[in-house]
Amino acid sequence: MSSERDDTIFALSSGAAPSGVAVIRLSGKGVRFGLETLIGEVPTPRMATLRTLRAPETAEILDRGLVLFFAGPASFTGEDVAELQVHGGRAVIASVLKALASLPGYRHAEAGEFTRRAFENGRADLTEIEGLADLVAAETEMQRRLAIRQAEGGLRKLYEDWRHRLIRARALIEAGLDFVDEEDVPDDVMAPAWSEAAGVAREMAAHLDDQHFGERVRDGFEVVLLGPPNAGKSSLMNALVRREAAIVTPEPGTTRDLIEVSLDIAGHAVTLVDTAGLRETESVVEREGIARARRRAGTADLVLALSDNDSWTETIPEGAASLRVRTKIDLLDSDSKRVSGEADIRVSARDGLGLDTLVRAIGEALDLARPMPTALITRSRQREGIAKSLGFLQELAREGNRAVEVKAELLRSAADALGRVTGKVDVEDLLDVIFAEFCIGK
Ligand SMILES: Nc1nc2c(ncn2[C@@H]2O[C@H](COP(=O)(O)OP(=O)(O)OP(=O)(O)O)[C@@H](O)[C@H]2O)c(=O)[nH]1
Ligand SMILES: [K+]
Ligand SMILES: [Mg+2]
Repeated sequence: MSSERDDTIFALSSGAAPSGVAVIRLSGKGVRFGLETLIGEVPTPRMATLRTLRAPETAEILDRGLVLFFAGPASFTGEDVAELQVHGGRAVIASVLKALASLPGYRHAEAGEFTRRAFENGRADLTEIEGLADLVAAETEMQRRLAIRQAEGGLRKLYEDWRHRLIRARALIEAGLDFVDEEDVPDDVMAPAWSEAAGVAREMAAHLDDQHFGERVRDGFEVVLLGPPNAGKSSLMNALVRREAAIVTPEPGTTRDLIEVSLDIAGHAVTLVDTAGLRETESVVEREGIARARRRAGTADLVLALSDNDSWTETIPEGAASLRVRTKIDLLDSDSKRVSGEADIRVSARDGLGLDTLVRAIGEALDLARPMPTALITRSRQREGIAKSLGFLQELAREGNRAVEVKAELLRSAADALGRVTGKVDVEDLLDVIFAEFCIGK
Protein backbone atom coordinates (compact mmCIF):
# COMPACT_ATOMS: atom_id res chain seq x y z
CA MET A 1 0.00 0.00 0.00
CA SER A 2 2.71 2.49 0.94
CA SER A 3 4.41 2.32 -2.47
CA GLU A 4 1.04 2.83 -4.16
CA ARG A 5 0.54 5.86 -2.01
CA ASP A 6 3.98 7.16 -2.93
CA ASP A 7 3.01 7.19 -6.59
CA THR A 8 2.04 10.40 -8.25
CA ILE A 9 -1.37 9.84 -9.81
CA PHE A 10 -2.90 11.60 -12.79
CA ALA A 11 -6.15 11.40 -14.76
CA LEU A 12 -8.41 13.27 -17.10
CA SER A 13 -10.89 14.82 -14.66
CA SER A 14 -13.22 16.46 -17.17
CA GLY A 15 -15.79 14.73 -19.36
CA ALA A 16 -15.56 12.85 -22.61
CA ALA A 17 -13.41 14.22 -25.43
CA PRO A 18 -13.64 16.17 -27.61
CA SER A 19 -14.55 19.18 -25.49
CA GLY A 20 -13.48 22.83 -25.42
CA VAL A 21 -11.18 22.39 -22.48
CA ALA A 22 -9.90 19.26 -20.76
CA VAL A 23 -8.72 19.24 -17.15
CA ILE A 24 -5.97 16.82 -16.28
CA ARG A 25 -5.35 16.45 -12.57
CA LEU A 26 -2.12 15.36 -10.86
CA SER A 27 -1.56 14.57 -7.19
CA GLY A 28 1.41 13.35 -5.18
CA LYS A 29 5.05 13.82 -4.35
CA GLY A 30 6.15 14.08 -7.96
CA VAL A 31 3.88 16.96 -8.95
CA ARG A 32 6.56 19.66 -8.63
CA PHE A 33 9.03 17.59 -10.64
CA GLY A 34 6.36 16.93 -13.28
CA LEU A 35 5.61 20.63 -13.64
CA GLU A 36 9.30 21.49 -13.93
CA THR A 37 9.65 18.87 -16.64
CA LEU A 38 6.57 19.83 -18.65
CA ILE A 39 6.53 23.62 -18.29
CA GLY A 40 9.98 24.42 -16.88
CA GLU A 41 8.83 25.68 -13.46
CA VAL A 42 6.48 25.26 -10.52
CA PRO A 43 4.02 28.14 -10.80
CA THR A 44 2.93 30.26 -7.85
CA PRO A 45 0.32 28.27 -5.93
CA ARG A 46 -3.33 29.05 -6.69
CA MET A 47 -2.50 31.36 -9.62
CA ALA A 48 -3.67 30.40 -13.08
CA THR A 49 -0.67 30.69 -15.41
CA LEU A 50 -0.64 30.29 -19.19
CA ARG A 51 2.21 27.99 -20.18
CA THR A 52 3.50 25.85 -23.03
CA LEU A 53 3.57 22.14 -22.22
CA ARG A 54 6.48 20.22 -23.74
CA ALA A 55 7.24 16.51 -24.09
CA PRO A 56 9.82 15.41 -21.48
CA GLU A 57 12.39 13.85 -23.86
CA THR A 58 12.07 15.82 -27.06
CA ALA A 59 10.84 19.20 -25.77
CA GLU A 60 8.32 19.11 -28.57
CA ILE A 61 5.31 21.38 -27.94
CA LEU A 62 2.28 19.37 -26.80
CA ASP A 63 -0.17 22.20 -26.18
CA ARG A 64 -0.52 25.56 -24.51
CA GLY A 65 -2.88 25.94 -21.56
CA LEU A 66 -3.57 27.14 -18.07
CA VAL A 67 -1.63 25.50 -15.26
CA LEU A 68 -2.72 25.59 -11.63
CA PHE A 69 -0.63 24.41 -8.70
CA PHE A 70 -1.90 23.74 -5.17
CA ALA A 71 0.77 23.08 -2.56
CA GLY A 72 -0.09 20.32 -0.07
CA PRO A 73 -1.59 20.06 2.48
CA ALA A 74 -3.92 22.90 1.43
CA SER A 75 -5.24 21.03 -1.60
CA PHE A 76 -8.12 18.71 -2.45
CA THR A 77 -6.09 15.56 -1.72
CA GLY A 78 -3.86 17.06 0.95
CA GLU A 79 -0.84 16.42 -1.32
CA ASP A 80 0.73 18.65 -3.96
CA VAL A 81 -1.86 18.91 -6.72
CA ALA A 82 -1.76 20.41 -10.20
CA GLU A 83 -4.41 20.94 -12.84
CA LEU A 84 -3.52 21.25 -16.49
CA GLN A 85 -6.24 22.89 -18.56
CA VAL A 86 -5.49 21.90 -22.14
CA HIS A 87 -7.47 21.83 -25.35
CA GLY A 88 -10.06 19.07 -25.15
CA GLY A 89 -9.13 17.17 -28.30
CA ARG A 90 -8.49 13.44 -28.10
CA ALA A 91 -4.94 13.61 -29.43
CA VAL A 92 -4.00 16.55 -27.20
CA ILE A 93 -5.26 14.71 -24.13
CA ALA A 94 -3.55 11.48 -25.20
CA SER A 95 -0.21 13.24 -25.73
CA VAL A 96 -0.29 14.93 -22.31
CA LEU A 97 -1.32 11.70 -20.55
CA LYS A 98 1.47 9.86 -22.37
CA ALA A 99 4.01 12.47 -21.29
CA LEU A 100 2.85 12.17 -17.67
CA ALA A 101 2.96 8.36 -17.75
CA SER A 102 6.62 8.52 -18.81
CA LEU A 103 7.61 10.44 -15.67
CA PRO A 104 9.20 8.45 -12.82
CA GLY A 105 6.73 7.41 -10.11
CA TYR A 106 3.73 8.50 -12.17
CA ARG A 107 0.77 6.25 -12.91
CA HIS A 108 -2.84 6.63 -14.03
CA ALA A 109 -5.24 7.12 -11.10
CA GLU A 110 -7.84 4.52 -10.24
CA ALA A 111 -11.53 5.42 -9.90
CA GLY A 112 -12.01 7.63 -6.84
CA GLU A 113 -8.32 7.65 -5.97
CA PHE A 114 -7.98 11.43 -5.62
CA THR A 115 -10.92 11.43 -3.21
CA ARG A 116 -9.52 8.43 -1.36
CA ARG A 117 -6.30 10.33 -0.77
CA ALA A 118 -8.37 13.29 0.44
CA PHE A 119 -10.01 10.98 2.99
CA GLU A 120 -6.76 9.34 4.04
CA ASN A 121 -5.15 12.74 4.53
CA GLY A 122 -8.04 13.93 6.69
CA ARG A 123 -9.35 16.46 4.14
CA ALA A 124 -12.90 15.06 4.27
CA ASP A 125 -14.82 12.49 6.31
CA LEU A 126 -16.77 9.60 4.79
CA THR A 127 -20.11 11.39 4.79
CA GLU A 128 -18.59 14.36 2.95
CA ILE A 129 -17.07 11.98 0.44
CA GLU A 130 -20.41 10.25 -0.09
CA GLY A 131 -21.86 13.74 -0.61
CA LEU A 132 -19.23 14.42 -3.28
CA ALA A 133 -20.08 11.16 -5.07
CA ASP A 134 -23.76 12.15 -4.98
CA LEU A 135 -22.96 15.64 -6.25
CA VAL A 136 -21.22 14.23 -9.31
CA ALA A 137 -24.16 11.86 -9.86
CA ALA A 138 -26.94 14.37 -9.09
CA GLU A 139 -29.51 14.74 -11.87
CA THR A 140 -32.16 16.86 -10.20
CA GLU A 141 -32.10 20.15 -8.34
CA MET A 142 -33.03 18.47 -5.05
CA GLN A 143 -30.39 15.77 -5.42
CA ARG A 144 -27.87 18.53 -6.00
CA ARG A 145 -29.03 20.46 -2.91
CA LEU A 146 -28.93 17.38 -0.73
CA ALA A 147 -25.50 16.40 -2.01
CA ILE A 148 -23.86 19.79 -1.65
CA ARG A 149 -25.03 20.11 1.95
CA GLN A 150 -23.60 16.73 2.78
CA ALA A 151 -20.36 17.42 0.88
CA GLU A 152 -20.05 20.65 2.89
CA GLY A 153 -20.18 18.77 6.18
CA GLY A 154 -23.88 18.75 7.13
CA LEU A 155 -23.77 15.22 8.49
CA ARG A 156 -20.15 15.35 9.61
CA LYS A 157 -20.79 18.28 11.94
CA LEU A 158 -23.85 16.66 13.48
CA TYR A 159 -22.23 13.26 13.97
CA GLU A 160 -18.93 14.70 15.24
CA ASP A 161 -20.85 16.80 17.75
CA TRP A 162 -22.68 13.71 19.05
CA ARG A 163 -19.47 11.71 19.18
CA HIS A 164 -17.63 14.39 21.12
CA ARG A 165 -20.48 14.71 23.59
CA LEU A 166 -20.45 10.95 24.19
CA ILE A 167 -16.70 10.94 24.60
CA ARG A 168 -17.00 13.79 27.08
CA ALA A 169 -19.72 11.94 29.01
CA ARG A 170 -17.49 8.92 29.26
CA ALA A 171 -14.57 11.07 30.41
CA LEU A 172 -16.77 12.47 33.19
CA ILE A 173 -17.63 8.98 34.34
CA GLU A 174 -14.05 7.78 34.29
CA ALA A 175 -12.93 10.85 36.21
CA GLY A 176 -15.65 10.07 38.77
CA LEU A 177 -14.41 6.49 39.04
CA ASP A 178 -10.92 7.68 39.82
CA PHE A 179 -12.01 9.92 42.64
CA VAL A 180 -14.63 8.03 44.57
CA ASP A 181 -14.98 4.68 46.14
CA GLU A 182 -15.50 2.28 43.25
CA GLU A 183 -18.60 0.54 44.55
CA ASP A 184 -20.90 3.47 45.04
CA VAL A 185 -20.16 6.44 42.85
CA PRO A 186 -22.55 9.16 43.96
CA ASP A 187 -25.26 10.02 41.47
CA ASP A 188 -24.50 13.70 41.31
CA VAL A 189 -21.02 12.98 39.91
CA MET A 190 -22.51 10.91 37.10
CA ALA A 191 -25.76 12.77 36.50
CA PRO A 192 -24.39 15.23 33.89
CA ALA A 193 -22.96 12.32 31.90
CA TRP A 194 -26.25 10.42 31.84
CA SER A 195 -28.23 13.48 30.85
CA GLU A 196 -25.76 14.23 28.05
CA ALA A 197 -26.13 10.67 26.75
CA ALA A 198 -29.92 10.90 26.99
CA GLY A 199 -29.86 14.21 25.09
CA VAL A 200 -27.80 12.71 22.27
CA ALA A 201 -30.14 9.69 22.17
CA ARG A 202 -33.15 11.99 21.79
CA GLU A 203 -31.50 13.89 18.93
CA MET A 204 -30.56 10.63 17.21
CA ALA A 205 -34.10 9.30 17.45
CA ALA A 206 -35.44 12.51 15.87
CA HIS A 207 -32.79 12.33 13.13
CA LEU A 208 -33.77 8.73 12.32
CA ASP A 209 -37.48 9.57 12.28
CA ASP A 210 -37.38 11.15 8.81
CA GLN A 211 -39.55 8.83 6.65
CA HIS A 212 -36.31 8.07 4.74
CA PHE A 213 -36.73 11.39 2.96
CA GLY A 214 -33.04 11.90 2.13
CA GLU A 215 -32.61 8.37 0.81
CA ARG A 216 -35.70 8.85 -1.33
CA VAL A 217 -34.48 12.20 -2.67
CA ARG A 218 -31.18 10.56 -3.55
CA ASP A 219 -32.63 7.38 -5.08
CA GLY A 220 -35.73 8.98 -6.57
CA PHE A 221 -39.39 8.56 -5.57
CA GLU A 222 -41.39 5.78 -7.12
CA VAL A 223 -44.94 6.22 -8.41
CA VAL A 224 -46.77 3.18 -9.81
CA LEU A 225 -49.72 3.33 -12.22
CA LEU A 226 -52.20 0.62 -11.36
CA GLY A 227 -55.64 -0.33 -12.64
CA PRO A 228 -57.68 -2.70 -14.78
CA PRO A 229 -56.84 -3.28 -18.45
CA ASN A 230 -57.63 -0.33 -20.70
CA ALA A 231 -57.99 2.08 -17.76
CA GLY A 232 -55.58 4.30 -19.69
CA LYS A 233 -52.37 3.70 -17.70
CA SER A 234 -49.98 3.65 -20.63
CA SER A 235 -51.72 6.60 -22.27
CA LEU A 236 -51.38 8.65 -19.08
CA MET A 237 -47.71 7.76 -18.72
CA ASN A 238 -47.04 8.78 -22.31
CA ALA A 239 -48.93 12.04 -21.82
CA LEU A 240 -46.92 12.86 -18.69
CA VAL A 241 -43.54 12.29 -20.36
CA ARG A 242 -44.72 13.59 -23.77
CA ARG A 243 -43.41 10.63 -25.75
CA GLU A 244 -44.57 7.15 -26.72
CA ALA A 245 -42.73 5.34 -23.92
CA ALA A 246 -45.33 2.54 -23.70
CA ILE A 247 -47.43 0.83 -26.35
CA VAL A 248 -51.10 1.89 -26.37
CA THR A 249 -53.78 -0.13 -28.14
CA PRO A 250 -57.54 -0.65 -27.67
CA GLU A 251 -56.77 -4.27 -26.76
CA PRO A 252 -57.00 -5.01 -23.02
CA GLY A 253 -53.79 -6.61 -21.75
CA THR A 254 -51.45 -4.60 -23.97
CA THR A 255 -48.86 -3.86 -21.28
CA ARG A 256 -47.23 -6.86 -19.64
CA ASP A 257 -43.84 -5.82 -18.33
CA LEU A 258 -43.06 -2.95 -16.01
CA ILE A 259 -42.13 0.18 -17.95
CA GLU A 260 -40.20 2.91 -16.15
CA VAL A 261 -39.76 6.54 -17.09
CA SER A 262 -38.16 9.44 -15.23
CA LEU A 263 -40.01 12.60 -14.34
CA ASP A 264 -38.82 15.75 -12.64
CA ILE A 265 -41.48 16.94 -10.21
CA ALA A 266 -40.72 20.08 -8.19
CA GLY A 267 -37.02 19.46 -8.77
CA HIS A 268 -37.22 15.88 -7.50
CA ALA A 269 -36.43 12.67 -9.35
CA VAL A 270 -39.59 10.61 -9.72
CA THR A 271 -39.74 7.24 -11.45
CA LEU A 272 -43.13 6.51 -12.96
CA VAL A 273 -43.87 2.81 -13.48
CA ASP A 274 -46.49 1.58 -15.95
CA THR A 275 -47.85 -1.89 -15.27
CA ALA A 276 -50.00 -4.68 -16.68
CA GLY A 277 -53.76 -4.22 -16.26
CA LEU A 278 -55.13 -6.15 -13.26
CA ARG A 279 -57.53 -8.97 -14.15
CA GLU A 280 -58.09 -12.72 -13.95
CA THR A 281 -56.44 -14.30 -16.95
CA GLU A 282 -55.32 -17.64 -18.38
CA SER A 283 -52.25 -16.15 -20.01
CA VAL A 284 -49.07 -17.14 -18.16
CA VAL A 285 -47.21 -14.09 -19.45
CA GLU A 286 -49.94 -11.70 -18.41
CA ARG A 287 -50.27 -13.35 -14.99
CA GLU A 288 -46.57 -12.82 -14.36
CA GLY A 289 -46.95 -9.20 -15.46
CA ILE A 290 -49.82 -8.70 -13.01
CA ALA A 291 -47.83 -10.27 -10.18
CA ARG A 292 -44.98 -7.85 -10.92
CA ALA A 293 -47.41 -4.94 -10.98
CA ARG A 294 -48.75 -5.83 -7.52
CA ARG A 295 -45.28 -6.34 -6.06
CA ARG A 296 -44.07 -3.02 -7.39
CA ALA A 297 -47.17 -1.22 -6.12
CA GLY A 298 -46.54 -2.75 -2.70
CA THR A 299 -43.16 -1.01 -2.38
CA ALA A 300 -44.01 2.24 -4.20
CA ASP A 301 -43.98 5.64 -2.53
CA LEU A 302 -47.29 6.37 -4.20
CA VAL A 303 -49.84 4.41 -6.24
CA LEU A 304 -51.95 6.12 -8.88
CA ALA A 305 -55.09 3.99 -9.01
CA LEU A 306 -56.68 4.52 -12.42
CA SER A 307 -60.25 3.93 -13.45
CA ASP A 308 -62.28 4.98 -16.48
CA ASN A 309 -65.58 4.16 -14.72
CA ASP A 310 -65.26 5.48 -11.15
CA SER A 311 -64.69 2.07 -9.59
CA TRP A 312 -61.59 1.51 -7.50
CA THR A 313 -62.43 -1.70 -5.72
CA GLU A 314 -59.47 -4.08 -5.51
CA THR A 315 -57.06 -1.70 -7.18
CA ILE A 316 -55.38 -0.03 -4.24
CA PRO A 317 -52.97 -2.23 -2.26
CA GLU A 318 -53.50 -2.19 1.47
CA GLY A 319 -51.54 0.45 3.33
CA ALA A 320 -50.25 2.15 0.19
CA ALA A 321 -50.33 5.91 -0.24
CA SER A 322 -52.57 6.42 -3.25
CA LEU A 323 -54.49 8.83 -5.42
CA ARG A 324 -57.66 7.81 -7.25
CA VAL A 325 -57.42 9.01 -10.81
CA ARG A 326 -60.48 9.06 -13.07
CA THR A 327 -59.30 8.77 -16.69
CA LYS A 328 -60.75 9.62 -20.14
CA ILE A 329 -62.88 12.52 -18.93
CA ASP A 330 -62.98 13.83 -22.50
CA LEU A 331 -65.60 11.12 -23.10
CA LEU A 332 -67.98 12.63 -20.53
CA ASP A 333 -70.45 15.30 -21.46
CA SER A 334 -69.68 18.69 -20.00
CA ASP A 335 -72.24 18.36 -17.17
CA SER A 336 -70.94 15.13 -15.69
CA LYS A 337 -67.36 16.42 -15.93
CA ARG A 338 -68.16 18.66 -13.01
CA VAL A 339 -69.91 15.97 -10.98
CA SER A 340 -67.73 15.02 -8.06
CA GLY A 341 -67.35 11.31 -7.58
CA GLU A 342 -64.86 9.40 -5.50
CA ALA A 343 -61.95 10.45 -7.67
CA ASP A 344 -59.15 12.64 -6.31
CA ILE A 345 -58.14 13.80 -9.78
CA ARG A 346 -59.78 13.71 -13.19
CA VAL A 347 -57.67 13.54 -16.32
CA SER A 348 -57.78 13.04 -20.04
CA ALA A 349 -54.58 11.73 -21.59
CA ARG A 350 -56.07 12.41 -25.01
CA ASP A 351 -56.76 16.11 -24.42
CA GLY A 352 -54.18 16.76 -21.72
CA LEU A 353 -56.88 17.77 -19.20
CA GLY A 354 -55.96 17.62 -15.51
CA LEU A 355 -52.32 16.69 -16.08
CA ASP A 356 -50.92 19.75 -14.28
CA THR A 357 -53.25 19.12 -11.36
CA LEU A 358 -52.15 15.50 -11.25
CA VAL A 359 -48.46 16.44 -11.20
CA ARG A 360 -49.14 18.93 -8.40
CA ALA A 361 -51.09 16.31 -6.46
CA ILE A 362 -48.25 13.79 -6.83
CA GLY A 363 -45.84 16.41 -5.48
CA GLU A 364 -48.10 17.06 -2.50
CA ALA A 365 -48.69 13.38 -1.78
CA LEU A 366 -44.94 12.79 -1.73
CA ASP A 367 -44.39 15.94 0.34
CA LEU A 368 -41.86 17.15 -2.22
CA ALA A 369 -42.20 20.82 -1.32
CA ARG A 370 -40.97 20.37 2.24
CA PRO A 371 -37.90 22.44 3.13
CA MET A 372 -34.81 20.32 3.20
CA PRO A 373 -32.95 20.16 6.53
CA THR A 374 -29.17 20.60 6.44
CA ALA A 375 -28.55 17.11 7.74
CA LEU A 376 -30.53 14.28 6.17
CA ILE A 377 -29.52 10.64 6.09
CA THR A 378 -28.89 9.65 2.46
CA ARG A 379 -27.69 6.06 2.74
CA SER A 380 -28.58 2.93 4.63
CA ARG A 381 -24.95 2.74 5.78
CA GLN A 382 -25.42 5.95 7.74
CA ARG A 383 -28.85 4.91 9.02
CA GLU A 384 -27.57 1.59 10.30
CA GLY A 385 -24.62 3.25 12.04
CA ILE A 386 -26.76 5.82 13.83
CA ALA A 387 -29.34 3.18 14.78
CA LYS A 388 -26.57 1.02 16.20
CA SER A 389 -25.18 3.90 18.21
CA LEU A 390 -28.65 4.76 19.50
CA GLY A 391 -29.12 1.09 20.43
CA PHE A 392 -26.14 1.30 22.81
CA LEU A 393 -27.51 4.49 24.37
CA GLN A 394 -30.93 2.88 24.86
CA GLU A 395 -29.27 -0.09 26.50
CA LEU A 396 -27.41 2.35 28.72
CA ALA A 397 -30.70 3.97 29.77
CA ARG A 398 -32.10 0.53 30.67
CA GLU A 399 -29.05 -0.55 32.63
CA GLY A 400 -30.26 1.19 35.81
CA ASN A 401 -27.94 0.29 38.64
CA ARG A 402 -25.52 -1.79 36.63
CA ALA A 403 -21.81 -1.29 37.23
CA VAL A 404 -20.57 2.08 36.09
CA GLU A 405 -17.82 0.38 34.07
CA VAL A 406 -20.47 -1.41 31.98
CA LYS A 407 -22.15 1.90 31.29
CA ALA A 408 -18.88 3.57 30.35
CA GLU A 409 -18.29 0.73 27.89
CA LEU A 410 -21.72 1.29 26.32
CA LEU A 411 -20.85 4.96 25.84
CA ARG A 412 -17.62 3.95 24.15
CA SER A 413 -19.48 1.57 21.80
CA ALA A 414 -22.02 4.29 20.97
CA ALA A 415 -19.23 6.75 20.11
CA ASP A 416 -17.40 4.12 18.02
CA ALA A 417 -20.53 3.32 16.01
CA LEU A 418 -20.72 7.02 15.13
CA GLY A 419 -17.02 7.06 14.35
CA ARG A 420 -17.54 4.32 11.80
CA VAL A 421 -20.14 6.43 10.02
CA THR A 422 -17.78 9.38 9.67
CA GLY A 423 -14.71 7.22 9.12
CA LYS A 424 -12.90 8.18 12.33
CA VAL A 425 -12.89 4.61 13.59
CA ASP A 426 -11.84 1.35 11.97
CA VAL A 427 -13.29 1.58 8.48
CA GLU A 428 -10.68 -0.12 6.23
CA ASP A 429 -13.28 -2.70 5.21
CA LEU A 430 -15.74 -0.03 4.01
CA LEU A 431 -13.40 1.99 1.86
CA ASP A 432 -13.31 -0.15 -1.26
CA VAL A 433 -17.10 -0.18 -1.39
CA ILE A 434 -17.40 3.56 -0.93
CA PHE A 435 -14.70 4.59 -3.39
CA ALA A 436 -15.86 2.16 -6.05
CA GLU A 437 -18.76 4.59 -6.64
CA PHE A 438 -16.44 7.23 -8.00
CA CYS A 439 -15.38 7.77 -11.57
CA ILE A 440 -11.80 8.04 -12.73
CA GLY A 441 -10.38 11.52 -12.19
CA LYS A 442 -12.41 12.24 -9.04
N1 LIG B 1 -60.93 9.07 -25.30
C1 LIG B 1 -59.89 8.68 -24.61
N2 LIG B 1 -59.37 7.46 -24.80
C2 LIG B 1 -58.31 7.08 -24.07
C3 LIG B 1 -57.71 7.94 -23.12
N3 LIG B 1 -56.68 7.30 -22.56
C4 LIG B 1 -56.61 6.10 -23.13
N4 LIG B 1 -57.59 5.96 -24.05
C5 LIG B 1 -57.82 4.78 -24.88
O1 LIG B 1 -58.08 3.67 -24.07
C6 LIG B 1 -57.51 2.50 -24.64
C7 LIG B 1 -56.56 1.84 -23.65
O2 LIG B 1 -55.51 2.71 -23.35
P1 LIG B 1 -54.16 2.21 -22.71
O3 LIG B 1 -53.34 3.40 -22.40
O4 LIG B 1 -53.55 1.17 -23.57
O5 LIG B 1 -54.70 1.54 -21.40
P2 LIG B 1 -53.88 0.64 -20.36
O6 LIG B 1 -54.50 0.86 -19.04
O7 LIG B 1 -52.44 0.89 -20.48
O8 LIG B 1 -54.22 -0.82 -20.88
P3 LIG B 1 -53.41 -2.19 -20.62
O9 LIG B 1 -51.97 -1.95 -20.87
O10 LIG B 1 -54.01 -3.11 -21.64
O11 LIG B 1 -53.73 -2.62 -19.23
C8 LIG B 1 -56.79 2.93 -25.89
O12 LIG B 1 -57.61 2.69 -26.99
C9 LIG B 1 -56.61 4.42 -25.68
O13 LIG B 1 -56.56 5.14 -26.89
C10 LIG B 1 -58.29 9.25 -22.95
O14 LIG B 1 -57.84 10.08 -22.15
N5 LIG B 1 -59.37 9.56 -23.71
K1 LIG C 1 -54.70 -1.41 -23.73
MG1 LIG D 1 -50.87 -0.34 -20.86
